[in-house]
Formats: sequence, C-alpha cells, structure tokens
Amino acid sequence: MIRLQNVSKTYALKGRRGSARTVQALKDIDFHVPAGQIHGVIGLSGAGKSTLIRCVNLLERPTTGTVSVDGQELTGLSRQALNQARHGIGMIFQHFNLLTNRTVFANVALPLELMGMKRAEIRSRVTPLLELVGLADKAAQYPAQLSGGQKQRVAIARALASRPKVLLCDEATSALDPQTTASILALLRDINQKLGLTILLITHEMEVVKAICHRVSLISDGELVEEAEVGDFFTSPRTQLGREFLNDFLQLEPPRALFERLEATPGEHTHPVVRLAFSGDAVSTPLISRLARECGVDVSILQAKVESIQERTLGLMIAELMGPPAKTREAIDYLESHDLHVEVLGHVQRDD
Ligand SMILES: Nc1ncnc2c1ncn2[C@@H]1O[C@H](COP(=O)(O)OP(=O)(O)OP(=O)(O)O)[C@@H](O)[C@H]1O
Repeated sequence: MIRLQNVSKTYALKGRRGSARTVQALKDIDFHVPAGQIHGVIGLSGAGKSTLIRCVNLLERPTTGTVSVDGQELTGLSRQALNQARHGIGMIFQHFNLLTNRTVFANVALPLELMGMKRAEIRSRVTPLLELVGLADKAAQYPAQLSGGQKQRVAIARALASRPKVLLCDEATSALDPQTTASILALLRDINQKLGLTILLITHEMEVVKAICHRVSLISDGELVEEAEVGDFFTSPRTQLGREFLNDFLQLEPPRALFERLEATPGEHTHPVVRLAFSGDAVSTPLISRLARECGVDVSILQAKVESIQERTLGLMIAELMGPPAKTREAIDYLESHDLHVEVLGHVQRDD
C-alpha cells in the first residue's frame, strides 16, 4: 500500500553570507507497508522520522527516489493529480492542527468543503465520523473547549473525512498523557480493524509500538537500520540501538553495582552475566531448574519481567550463570537450543 524506493532527502541550509550547507535527512530508504498493517517507525530525535512520514504524502519532496501509495506513483504526478491522490492519504499531527475559529463539526467538514461536496452530503459524512471518534455531543464546540485527547479525536475524524486508505500519524500521542495516549491508540486500532485502514506512524515511544503496531522499523541518522515483527523486535532486536530502545522501555539493566564490575572479556575466574529473552513454549518450560540439573550451573536471577505483547507472552531476565567456564558455555548452548535469545552482557569476577 505504501512503497518507498531508494528515497533520499537532502535539505540545503543557507548561511548568512550566502554559504550553503546540506543535511542528508534520509539515505536510500526502501520501505513497504502492506494494506491493512499498522507500521511504526521509531527513532531518536533528529533521526529523520518526520522527514520520512512527510515524504509519503509529498509534504516533503524526496531529493531522489520514488513514493507510491495504493499502486500510484505520487512522485510522478502533476500538482493537480497529486492533490487528488492526497484525498486517499489522511494525516494527523502531534499538535492536532485544528482551526480554532471553526467548530468541531466545521473542522471535520473542511476537507469535504474543499473537495466541493454538497452540504447535505457533508453532514451525512461528518455525523457518523463524530460518532466513530466518540464526539457526537461536541459537534458545536470549538477546539479551545476540548481536552488534548478530544482535539486529537477531531483531527482523526477530519483525516478520515475523505475516506482515505492510508493514515499517517506524526507523533500523534506525544503531547498526551499516558491514559489519553492509550485511548487514542485504542481508537486507531479500532479504525484499522473496522475500516481496514493502513496506518504508518512515527514515534519515539516503544509503548506506542508495543500497543498497536504489527511491524516496526528503526531509523537512525537517516537510515532504516532494522525492521521486524513487533513480537520479534521486543524479544531480540538485532542492532545495538534496538537493544537500547528495548532496555529503556523495559528498564531491565543489571543492578548498578554489578554493572560497574562487568568486564568485556571472560577471565579464568569469572561468571557470565546474561540477558535472556524467551517467548512461546519457553515461557512455560522450567528451564532454570533444568539448567541446574542438566548442566550443573547455578543461576542467580538479578532481574526478571514478563510482558504481554500482541497476544504473545515474553519473558525477560538478567541472570548470572555460576559454574566453571565449560559448564556455563554448555548452559548458554542449552538455552539457545531451547529458543531463548541469549546476550552475554559481560563477565564478573567470582566471589567463591
Ligand atoms: N526543513 C528543514 N530544513 C533543514 N533541515 C531539516 C529540515 N527538517 C529537518 N531537518 C534536519 O533533518 C534531520 C532529520 O530531521 P527530522 O525532523 O526528520 O527528524 P525526527 O526524527 O523527526 O526528529 P524529531 O523527533 O526531533 O522531530 C535533522 O538533522 C534536522 O535538523
């Protein structure tokens, strides 16, 4: 439904004395979101998220590469044809971008007025949309009279007015408190299911990805460095940046005192400290006691957490494996052969 091929974007910055500098915000992006998916793009500030999402509806025109939505290559269209194609792409923003001098009803009606639709038809479109977003009783109010969550609901109704196939969400919940965020994400999930709408969202919050996305891409310094099903990303991110996002989200780090004692390489008298991630059958298998029995390794659990992500149960644990090096190596092999993702965080000197 959304396809970017070899998309790069370079901004030219003009200095005071006519000097020119460039910023390459996107580098050779290849990206595909199939119909009906909710796809998240996560990254740190300045990584290129906003530029990426704005390139999808050509609010920002890529310097090179092509953008297609619903089988139509937008980068090859005339201005008029592009305006027409944009009716198929709704967008919501962090700060809602509502018109303050228009009522809720009139804000939602605006894109339809611009399309030249008749009043009666506009009413028959807007009324059910306000019901869908739970604001049927607020039609005559002005944005200033609404909470942040209600304003975002108006923006969602407005984005859906032209019956788009794609909804772009630019940090849509970043200005909202956690409870309101949850209710807006629930609404987006509901719309995705009821209308079959394809959703592309950008965020810097793992919570948002966990709550509603099917797949996630990680963007860093203008490049997509990792892409995965959400369940896989939360169990075994493949990049260091992915692991940092996950650790921040889970707040699952070794205790500080132990962390400071971690050494990068094993020594003759060290124990490995590992982060274990497990899902599926492994969650219910008593692996730790088996490890002691079958490998002769004692396990000291330093931190553990069970998360439920998209109907999958994920277990995460930081543990010290205590035993002779050959045995702890055997234990790691044993865990890996039982579909656990094992990351050796470092090695600590044995106290014994
Ligand atoms: N209009 C612009 N002109 C010049 N440089 C820009 C422009 N927009 C973005 N940039 C630069 O491009 C890079 C990517 O910015 P972008 O806003 O896409 O990142 P982001 O991941 O959305 O960041 P944030 O989360 O802080 O909004 C940054 O270095 C930024 O300074």
